[in-house]
Amino acid sequence: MSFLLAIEGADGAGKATTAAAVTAALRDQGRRVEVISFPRYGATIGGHMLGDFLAGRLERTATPRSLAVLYALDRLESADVIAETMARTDVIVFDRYIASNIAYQAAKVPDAEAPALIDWIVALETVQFALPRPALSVYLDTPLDTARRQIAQKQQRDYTDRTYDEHEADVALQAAVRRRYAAMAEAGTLSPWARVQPLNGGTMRPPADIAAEIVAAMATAST
Ligand SMILES: Nc1ncnc2c1ncn2[C@@H]1O[C@H](COP(=O)(O)OP(=O)(O)O)[C@@H](O)[C@H]1O
Ligand SMILES: Cc1cn([C@H]2C[C@H](O)[C@@H](COP(=O)(O)OP(=O)(O)O)O2)c(=O)[nH]c1=O
Repeated sequence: MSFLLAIEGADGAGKATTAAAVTAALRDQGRRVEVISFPRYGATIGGHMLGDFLAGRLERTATPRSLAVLYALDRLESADVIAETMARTDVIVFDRYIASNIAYQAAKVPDAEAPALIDWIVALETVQFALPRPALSVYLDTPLDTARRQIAQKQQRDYTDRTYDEHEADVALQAAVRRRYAAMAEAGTLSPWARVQPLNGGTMRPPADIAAEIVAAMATAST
């Protein structure tokens, strides 16, 4: 049975870089590891529509619940890929997973409405769509200004030419997303959590250093 590890955080937090470093560290230990990134823009109907949303091409305003369904649909359409990958690996590293849906959609509603929306998304993804829960979710707690600089350094995306997509352009949303992640990590929503500080003395720690902390947290989570 594969250990399901989810790397989470706001846009530009360093998730893809960290996922690659964790993969390298675990492979050095002889473990079979693969990364799956969500959304899977080119591979699913949900992912395709999310590319349109993030690029600002949707003609209608997307409500948090309608968006949550699209993100969950992208994973439902990927259920076979997840199952096949679980069968041939020791660890799957998700670059975003169900907690991203919770953090981003709950960040768009008033505090009083958030608990009901969070319960609804957890039930949709883990009960109705029967997606497996992670064994550990990692919150990369990268400050807003660092993450913003790092978004600008990212390579061009398939779905948009813009430097900042619909979510990334919204600074207030990014701040709210960070608060939702902190609350989930504190409450243990969806899975056990490890909260990791990627910064040391104002600069990003080396990816291998962040990865070593996560590999240690995995050992604790599986005992
Ligand atoms: N630990 C790190 N040290 C130095 N640069 C980093 C680190 N993590 C991420 N970056 C840089 O920040 C940018 C965004 O990183 P990325 O991993 O794509 O973030 P995310 O997947 O969270 O959007 C990239 O240019 C990457 O090289
Ligand atoms: C996977 C997922 C992502 N998101 C959001 C987070 C990001 O703002 C956006 C796109 O994901 P992201 O990983 O940032 O894609 P890229 O690096 O190619 O820009 O979708 C959700 O709201 N729910 C989800 O379930």
